[in-house]
Amino acid sequence: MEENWFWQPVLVFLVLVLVLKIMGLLWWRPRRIEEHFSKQGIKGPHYRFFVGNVKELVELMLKASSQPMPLSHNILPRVLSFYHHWKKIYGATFLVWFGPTPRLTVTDPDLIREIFAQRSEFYEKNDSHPLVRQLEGEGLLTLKGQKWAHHRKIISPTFHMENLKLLIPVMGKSVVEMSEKWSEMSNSGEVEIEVSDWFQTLTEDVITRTAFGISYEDGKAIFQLQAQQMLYAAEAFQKVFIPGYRFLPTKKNRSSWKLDKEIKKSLMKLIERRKENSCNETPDGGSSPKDLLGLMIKASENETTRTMSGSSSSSNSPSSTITVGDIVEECKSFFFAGKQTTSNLLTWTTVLLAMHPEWQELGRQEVLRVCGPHDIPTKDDVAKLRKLSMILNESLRLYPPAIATIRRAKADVELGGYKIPRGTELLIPIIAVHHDQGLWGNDANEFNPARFSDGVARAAKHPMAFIPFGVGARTCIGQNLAILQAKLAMAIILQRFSFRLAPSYQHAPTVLMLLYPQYGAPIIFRRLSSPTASTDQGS
Ligand code: HEM
Repeated sequence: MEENWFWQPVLVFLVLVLVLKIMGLLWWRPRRIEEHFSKQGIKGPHYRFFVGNVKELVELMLKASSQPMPLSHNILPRVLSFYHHWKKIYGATFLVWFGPTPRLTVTDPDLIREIFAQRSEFYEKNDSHPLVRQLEGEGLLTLKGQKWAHHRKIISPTFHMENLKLLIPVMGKSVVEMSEKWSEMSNSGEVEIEVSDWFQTLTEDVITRTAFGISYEDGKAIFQLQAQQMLYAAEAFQKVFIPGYRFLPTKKNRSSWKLDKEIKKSLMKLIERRKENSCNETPDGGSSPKDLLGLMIKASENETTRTMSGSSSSSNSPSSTITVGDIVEECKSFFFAGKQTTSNLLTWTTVLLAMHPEWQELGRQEVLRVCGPHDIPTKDDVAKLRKLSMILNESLRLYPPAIATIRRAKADVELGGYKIPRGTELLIPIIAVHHDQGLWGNDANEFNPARFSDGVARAAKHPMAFIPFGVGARTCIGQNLAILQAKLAMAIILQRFSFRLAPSYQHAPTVLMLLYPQYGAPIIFRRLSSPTASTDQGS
């Protein structure tokens, strides 16, 4: 009785403190931030307790994606409906609430440069949703600080152009094999192909080679396990999120943990085998390209040697020691970041060239001139395919696979005259910058690769107006690989086929993490028997 007399008020006090804390986080703080921005002239839809603007946001998105759109490239209202809607009311810079987290939209290229390059030390990547994090892994995509810098330095050589060029013959072979399968499937010279599925298989193959190199076959099996694990995470992502649910021993979770163990075990075996074989390799791995696995193993060995010889170095801190777990996470990151992005670029480029036969023909004439009607483009050929580069850039401008990126202010900071409180997230809608008439002119929503004829920097009124791969130190590490693969694949397809949209194609660009065609991309391919046949087909 006496004990109750003592504990009850303590309990009430603790509950009160908790309630006040929650109210502070979910009510007073958002109100204060709203007022802070409002005084600076920045408005936005009003914050609602706990959910912020998520309800309106989802409603706008569902409405926009409820039906296909006409065959036009003015896709912003459909793809980023909330931005399009609120921009009309509050202007390009407004505050929107993702739950209790404030996000400020930034589209001014000068401010983008400030955030990503000139004053990047004040901003960091935001923490993604736990389920997305499970998908993307704790690799380069999400790491921060010293550990990120260390991993980036180790992995970078994989993506140097000189290294990637060594992959051209195998990359070309995969595309030729794909095109041969299409030919076999064709009826009276024509075949309807759902290209997004095929391009995913193609890009998966190349990512497997860049990640695992000479251990390609074993690596393929590991990626298959990771793909399965991703399916579980993607499934969970589409359900209501319950914090901590992924730690409960449900049937799906247990399967996912089992997969995790299996992946680690297979990778450890692979690493051991690779270490044994490395004694037989030439110092630089001979003429075989440098791969993620090889470079990370080498880095971990160097660190072990340094530790054993007692040499101290700042790069020998715990955050810089490479473990099997680190390699597993980087593999996940690669698989996630590299596969869908490049396949989406290929899908949209094919759709665009199917919609614009005049550019399809210009691209084809260039390929036939540089590479002839049958040969796989060489590394020198690839460099000469300028029109194809322009086409790919215009595709990345109008249909950027990554439509937005986010940074968080690490401290109170000033940006373009605005005072930004610590913790505010800055939402950079890449796709909105790419479609901005103020930067690209009145034809911003038209497909016109010619705007890139004087290079990327001169295509728009500001060099920061074209940012499909991000900007600054954290720019996409796989950019060279993506462009090389896309150029090779498109060149080989243009050499061998003419193509047009299938009657069943419905134009419906939409977003689920990346920009993809909601109802797929069925395309009709017609085999070209000779170079001259292309002229008849293209027009
Ligand atoms: C068309 C294809 C691609 C597009 C449009 C694309 C887009 C991007 C963008 C916009 C970023 C920066 C994100 C940010 O700053 O928040 C990024 C980062 C990254 N991308 Fe890509 N990407 C593509 C292909 C690839 C490929 C093939 C790989 C290969 C593994 C890859 C791996 C990565 C990684 C690891 C990062 C994080 C880099 C870091 O923070 O150090 N991407 N990508």
